[in-house]
Amino acid sequence: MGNDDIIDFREDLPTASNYLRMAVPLMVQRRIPPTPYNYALWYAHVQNAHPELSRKLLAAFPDEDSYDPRKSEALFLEYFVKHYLPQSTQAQELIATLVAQLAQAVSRNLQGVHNYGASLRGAIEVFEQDVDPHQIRAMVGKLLTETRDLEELNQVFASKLKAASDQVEQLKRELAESERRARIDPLTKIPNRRGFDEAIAQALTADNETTCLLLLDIDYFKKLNDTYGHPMGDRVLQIVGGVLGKLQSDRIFIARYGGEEFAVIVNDELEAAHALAEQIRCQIAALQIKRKSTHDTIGTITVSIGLTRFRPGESAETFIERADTGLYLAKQEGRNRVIIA
Ligand SMILES: Nc1nc2c(ncn2[C@@H]2O[C@H](COP(=O)(O)OP(=O)(O)OP(=O)(O)O)[C@@H](O)[C@H]2O)c(=O)[nH]1
Repeated sequence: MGNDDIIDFREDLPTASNYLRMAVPLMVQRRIPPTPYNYALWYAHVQNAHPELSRKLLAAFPDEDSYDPRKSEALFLEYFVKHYLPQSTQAQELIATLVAQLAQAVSRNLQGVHNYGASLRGAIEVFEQDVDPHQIRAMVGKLLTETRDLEELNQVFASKLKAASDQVEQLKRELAESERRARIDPLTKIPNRRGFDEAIAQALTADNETTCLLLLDIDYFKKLNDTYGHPMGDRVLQIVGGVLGKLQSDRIFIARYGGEEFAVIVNDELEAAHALAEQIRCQIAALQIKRKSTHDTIGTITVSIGLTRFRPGESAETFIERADTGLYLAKQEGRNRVIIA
């Protein structure tokens, strides 16, 4: 199936149908929902496109109770999306060019050293014989010229190495930047759902004794959009994101969870997380947001917050669901409040 990293789907219809016939029963046995992600993964598995993917897929979904959409998504990202990121293609091309340039420079340098060695050997042979001084002078002159040539070659080689290492550094910076961008919400400039998923997984493995979660939703946001327009809605999201962004610290991770919903992971006791939730609620309710065109203040913005504390042993999903229940109750009980679930 070509090289190890790239999976492609270029079969003709009968072969493709055959693969699908093989993939579907495997998915049915494991009760895997027939989403495009899952089809792609199981199709690639029966295609035997990537043994490592097959191994991970079978380990992740061994039976009918093991399905977890996040695992599917992670595998899909790893084996399909990452390979096709333009950034990564550019990076691969650049690295290939650098390696080719360096190989060329190394081979030129080796040839230079080889020639120089041959000249030295020739000179020693000449000096071992009885030779006249003219011949010696000519030989020393030749050696001097070749020494200079070799020095030049070495300088070219060193500057090529330096250029290559500069380019690799630049590449590393660009890749780190694109990795960072993939975890940032472009509208609010705070971490996005992907950043949140990673942060919560990390928080729960690192210290699950004192992790709390706040899910926060702007009240009547649809009405705000309908009354003042979508761009004003976007601005409110940016302002709320800005208020939350300022709280980011070693103990507090904030993210735009989706739409008009935000999440705050607090590595602290429930009491401290509750105080923080109240602080956020009051700070947002006190905002004076003006319309840019008329400078009129739009009505108060409030948020409802669901708060919960992690219970050791439970999954991240259950933890999040409980915070969501708190949020639901906060909306039910009249909004603009914090409910601990
Ligand atoms: N402007 C803007 N609106 C968004 C964005 N993402 C989601 N929305 C809107 O957010 C609104 C969410 O509305 P609902 O889920 O009905 O809830 P709500 O109006 O906030 O009411 P409650 O949550 O019940 O208080 C929808 O109208 C979405 O279109 C966004 O990025 N920008």
